[in-house]
Amino acid sequence: MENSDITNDSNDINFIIFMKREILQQICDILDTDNTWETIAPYMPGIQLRDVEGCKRYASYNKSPTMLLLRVWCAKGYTATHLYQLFAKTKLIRLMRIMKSEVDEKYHELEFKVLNPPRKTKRNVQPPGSQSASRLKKTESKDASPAPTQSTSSTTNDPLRIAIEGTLPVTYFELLEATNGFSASNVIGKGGYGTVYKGEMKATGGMVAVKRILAGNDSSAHGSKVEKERLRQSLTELRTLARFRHDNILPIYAYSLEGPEPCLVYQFMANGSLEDRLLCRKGTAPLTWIQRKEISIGAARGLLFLHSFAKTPIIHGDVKTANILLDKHMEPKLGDFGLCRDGQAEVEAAEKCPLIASHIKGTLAYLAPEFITSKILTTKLDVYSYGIVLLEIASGQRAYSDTRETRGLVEYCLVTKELAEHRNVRLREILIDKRAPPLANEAEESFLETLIDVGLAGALNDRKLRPTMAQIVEYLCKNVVPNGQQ
Ligand SMILES: Nc1ncnc2c1ncn2[C@@H]1O[C@H](COP(=O)(O)OP(=O)(O)OP(=O)(O)O)[C@@H](O)[C@H]1O
Repeated sequence: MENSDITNDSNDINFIIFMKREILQQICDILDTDNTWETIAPYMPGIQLRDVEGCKRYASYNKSPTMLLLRVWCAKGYTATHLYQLFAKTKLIRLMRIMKSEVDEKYHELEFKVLNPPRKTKRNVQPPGSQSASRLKKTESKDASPAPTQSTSSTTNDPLRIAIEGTLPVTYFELLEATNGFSASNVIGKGGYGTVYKGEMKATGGMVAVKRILAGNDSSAHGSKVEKERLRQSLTELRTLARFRHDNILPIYAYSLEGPEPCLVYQFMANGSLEDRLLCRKGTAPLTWIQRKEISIGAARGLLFLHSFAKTPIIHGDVKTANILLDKHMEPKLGDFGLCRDGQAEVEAAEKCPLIASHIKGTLAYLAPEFITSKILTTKLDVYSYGIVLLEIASGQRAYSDTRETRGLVEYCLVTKELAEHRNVRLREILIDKRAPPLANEAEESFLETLIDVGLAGALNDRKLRPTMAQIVEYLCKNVVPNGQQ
């Protein structure tokens, strides 16, 4: 079915499945009656004939075909606003009224436009397949265009959907097959928001990691808020990963939003997380110093890309060793983009109006002080967390430990530094990761020193004194110590 210019704000993430359950149910009840849903399907961009066939089959099992149709449309990136516009276009005023509370007020005048079309306009709502895209555009602009205040960008200009469209939608059933029915033996990790399974998928041609976002079984208002937040973060992750492809950013292969739980499918990272490898979990060998160097530089490059690729820098917001994943060649890739945000670079202008983020709640030990106290969000938030990561790579110590006398890692390094000065020994001699192989040569010795110095500079309390990611990449590649930053 053809594309139409149903439009939307690119930042609108009120996806159809986020709508209030009662409203969604009412819409389904009405559209299921006499198979009315079949009359709107031709107007839904992205809906294919096979989707319609699938909905018909679904109906034969006594299930709501409209619900499936809306889930499939939603999985292609369509929101409540799109649905509202669709109802305007197909003149389903009753349905527009039912869901009015789900869309921004600026769209409400669509109802008036539908009821009072310009007098000379011929009836012009025809299935998109029956006319050219340009004609369709023309007729829509007369009949059911969005409010004038709305951007005139068309579907094809909507970055959110372009991003999602570049990623393969897969069915929940395919994921069940790939993961052996989400079997316990396929579990490779658990995070705050879901379980990650190893799987094999024909569609993507090999091993994948499937993150199955926990569906809450708490039906209270709080439970549904938590569930909505989980979905919001999954979609943020999907949108960001689909938009930014880089050697050091975890590739997203596919997604499924139409099953009981949303799932995201990533490249399988055979060597797990940096956290696991530093702790030698599952009996793995300690990382060599060459591997540590390559991992540090690769992860820094991934962050630099995020901070500098787009017009507005992207702030990861949850940089930590658990979110740096290692592929079979030990190449690091940044993962877990659920908290990432468009944000400010550390420039003077940004200082005047720092962006306040209420959502970022990355792991405390990695969080910069200005964020904890004032919720100030700049790229230096990631620099701070990355500084902690470097100190972990150098020392093998955890970012925070209850059993260590000095619990925070920065404080631990500073105390150790004083001790080294007191004993008149080099800091690296007492801070070095005891699990790591001995330093083999001068180059390795000096790289360890660089790791510690850059780590401490990155984790400085004053964010203006922290280096940028561009500087950090340079320091690590050239093996030089930041000047006067400690
Ligand atoms: N693409 C992947 N390939 C291999 N293993 C992965 C992949 N993605 C995640 N994992 C494993 O699954 C674990 C859980 O990942 P997940 O992103 O859900 O949580 P987390 O980052 O550890 O925690 P949280 O999301 O709560 O911050 C990771 O620590 C890692 O060991």
